[in-house]
Formats: sequence, C-alpha cells, structure tokens
Amino acid sequence: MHINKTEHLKFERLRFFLPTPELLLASMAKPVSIEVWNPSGKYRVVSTKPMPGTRWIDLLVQQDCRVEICTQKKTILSVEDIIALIGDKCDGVIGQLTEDWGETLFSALSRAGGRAFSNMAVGYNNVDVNAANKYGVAVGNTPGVLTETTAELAASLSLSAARRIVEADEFMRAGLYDGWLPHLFVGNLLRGQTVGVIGAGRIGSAYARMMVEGFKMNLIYYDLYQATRLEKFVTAYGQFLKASGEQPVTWKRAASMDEVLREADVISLHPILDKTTYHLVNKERLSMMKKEAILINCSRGPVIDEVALVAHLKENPMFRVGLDVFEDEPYMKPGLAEMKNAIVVPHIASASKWTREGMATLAALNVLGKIKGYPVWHDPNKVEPFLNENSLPPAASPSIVNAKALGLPVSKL
Ligand SMILES: NC(=O)C1=CN([C@@H]2O[C@H](COP(=O)(O)OP(=O)(O)OC[C@H]3O[C@@H](n4cnc5c(N)ncnc54)[C@H](O)[C@@H]3O)[C@@H](O)[C@H]2O)C=CC1
Ligand SMILES: O=C(O)C(=O)CO
Repeated sequence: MHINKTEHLKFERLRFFLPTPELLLASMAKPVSIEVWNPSGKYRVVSTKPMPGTRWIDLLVQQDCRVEICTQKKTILSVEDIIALIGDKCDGVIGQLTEDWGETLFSALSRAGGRAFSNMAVGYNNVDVNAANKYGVAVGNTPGVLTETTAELAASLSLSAARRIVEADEFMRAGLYDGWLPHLFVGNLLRGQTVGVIGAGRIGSAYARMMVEGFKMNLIYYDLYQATRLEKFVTAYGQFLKASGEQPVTWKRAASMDEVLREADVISLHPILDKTTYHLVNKERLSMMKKEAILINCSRGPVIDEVALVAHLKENPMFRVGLDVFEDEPYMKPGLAEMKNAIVVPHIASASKWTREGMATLAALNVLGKIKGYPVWHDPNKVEPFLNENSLPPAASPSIVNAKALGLPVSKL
C-alpha cells in the first residue's frame, strides 16, 4: 500500500503532551510536545525532530508504526528531553547529530524495548557506538544521499572565498560602491591552481571532481586509503583535455597531510571526526599553508583548532576560510565573526530539499528495517533504490554502522 501526501489526512493526527510517567516527571519542568501519526500502530517510533518530506512517515505508517515526532521549540534536545520522549515503550528512535547518544540514552532505549536507532546524518561522531553495541542497538546513518549536495556547498564556499563574494555583497549593500576600480575586491583565479582534499571519501571525491572538472584545477589528496576511482577520473579527464589541445589536469596522492597543506591553493577538509582527525589543522599546520591559501571545512568543526585559526586569519589577511561547521557548534570562537577573510554558514552543507528528504527516508528505513528484522543493505554507497519515490524500498536497512559488531545479516540483493 502506498500512501500519498493527501492520504495522510486519513491518519489521525494528534498534538498533545506525552502522558508517560517519565514524561510527567520531566514535564514538571518542561513539557515535551509531540505530534502523533497512526496512533494505533504496533511499533512505536520516535523522531526527535520534525524532518523534511512525508515519505518517511508514509513508509513507517505503512508498516504498522505509530510515529511520534517531537515538536518542542528547542533546537537542541537534552539527554533528559530524549529520555522523556523514549518513555517506557519505544521500538526505535530517529535522532539528530546535535544529540549526545551515549550510554544513558542507549540504556534508556534498551529498557523501553528498543533495538533501533538512526542518526539523520552520515556523520555519527555524536554516537557512542560501543555503548550501542553493549545494549544491542543498531546504529544507522545516511550516506550517499548527501554526497553531491555537501560537495556543492564546499565548492560554493571555495568560489565565494576565492572571489570574495560575501565581502563584496556587504560592501554593495552598505552603499559603498561608487564605481569600478582596478583593485576592487581582487581575488584568486582557480583555473590551473591546485586543489587539496583531506579525506577523499564519498564527499571529498565528489568535491575534487567538481573542482577539477569545473575549474581545471590540479588535484593533490591525502587519505588513509587510495581513491582509485577519483584518480582514474582525473587521469581520463586530463587525457581528454590534452586531446582537445588544452592544458591537462594532474593528480597526486600525497604521502602526508602536510604535503597537501604546503602545495595546495585551496584545501577542503572531508574526513570523519574521530580521535585521529581532532585538531588535524592546528597552529603548526596552518603555518605550513600558503599565505594566500583558502581553507574550507564542511566536515566537523573540531577537525580545525578554531582558536588557532582565528589567530592565523588575523595575522594573514590574504588567507581565507569558508566554514560550515564550528568547534563548539552553534557557537563561534571569539573573534571569528569579525574576520572579513572568513565566510561562515550554519551547518547547511546537506541542506537541499532532495537530500534532506532522502536523509529522513534513509534514517526511517534504518530503524524500520531493524524493527522488522530485515537484513542490512549490502552496499551503503548505493542507496538509490531506497530513494525512488515511485517504488517500494527494498526490505533492508540502508546503512547500519555496527551491523558487523551485532552480527546482523546482510542483504543478498
Ligand atoms: N557539513 C555537513 O553538513 C556535512 C558533514 N559531513 C561530514 O563529512 C564526513 C565525511 O562524509 P563521507 O564523505 O560521506 O564519509 P566517507 O567515509 O566516505 O569519507 C571519509 C574519508 O575520510 C578518510 N579519513 C578518515 N580518517 C582520516 C585521517 N586521519 N586522515 C585523512 N583521511 C581520513 C576516510 O578514509 C574516508 O575516505 C562525515 O563523517 C561528516 O562528519 C557529511 C555530510 C554533511
Ligand atoms: O550528515 C551529516 O553528517 C551532517 O553533518 C548533516 O548533513
């Protein structure tokens, strides 16, 4: 049965205060408001935030889930808020990257009978996977659907920084433009320069391709693993350019991250955040970079030592950064907001409509798959079959990061 958007109206929709004992306790201080879909559903699935689109709700409701969405007007829910939402019977939770999913929440979910959790994000540094393993809770994430969208924002920040677009926009709006001048907002030409990528996984490789293909930049990258497909792409594109009588592009896999920092003109960070990448870019490494280099971060804030970055920006006015993420999100370290050579946006790299709706779908299907005892999809890099709105998704969880640790079966499809 496929439920379209208008048919949603057939489902009873309630907005009320959750009346479990836990919530009653928590609600003495702060009530948690929720929206309920399909109140008579057998499995109780909680989403800690309203998520874009309705397909994710349809898919859960079709499979006999009662869906409860927290509508509380508080951007970041505390552990206590989420415990109240979990209550004493909960089969699965869809959570957000701003939440601290550790021992306390996984034990609460387990006590409520739940064995399924999914972040609505590909990054899961907010999740203590060992704690989830301890309680037998599957942890889902949402790879693939946000790769191009995130890479496009990194590319947008690269261009905006190179051509000083934000500064120029502010200047214009302030009424300061009184005529063309040879020196007005002179920036950097990207063509023929070198783009450096740290972490050439899904997003890093997509960004590299955009910059190589779009702006004919040469590539240098650093990753723990060889990015074979990316190398093949740049080789083939270089041959195509040569055959067309143009300067070919080149690629190099650096032996160290420092090599990338020294050689590249634009450097974009795309690793996961873990203890090996915490403060990967620090004072010493910033000093290795070219004085007019551009640094982009669309990974996680703590990959850069932000205090060191602010000092570096102050000392090097021609050095520019484009940041989507911050060390103490949602805050910026003192001084950053005043820096003209910094472009800052509020963690919007995956914020295209298609991607955000797809992330919600993948997160819901991760939880649903575990509840229904489905296997885990065989390749989390190929999630397209789950995103086709015109067909039912495969009976599998698209991406469970601790599938191996929990011994979950893998789909043979
Ligand atoms: N700003 C935003 O809105 C978004 C941020 N992200 C962040 O981007 C990260 C990457 O996402 P994907 O590309 O999908 O993941 P991925 O797993 O495909 O790529 C990560 C790459 O980092 C590499 N890596 C790990 N440790 C490293 C180290 N010490 N040095 C160099 N490379 C290292 C891995 O080998 C891998 O190739 C996510 O974990 C998330 O934190 C992802 C989506 C949106
Ligand atoms: O998916 C992620 O990891 C994000 O940061 C938001 O898309």
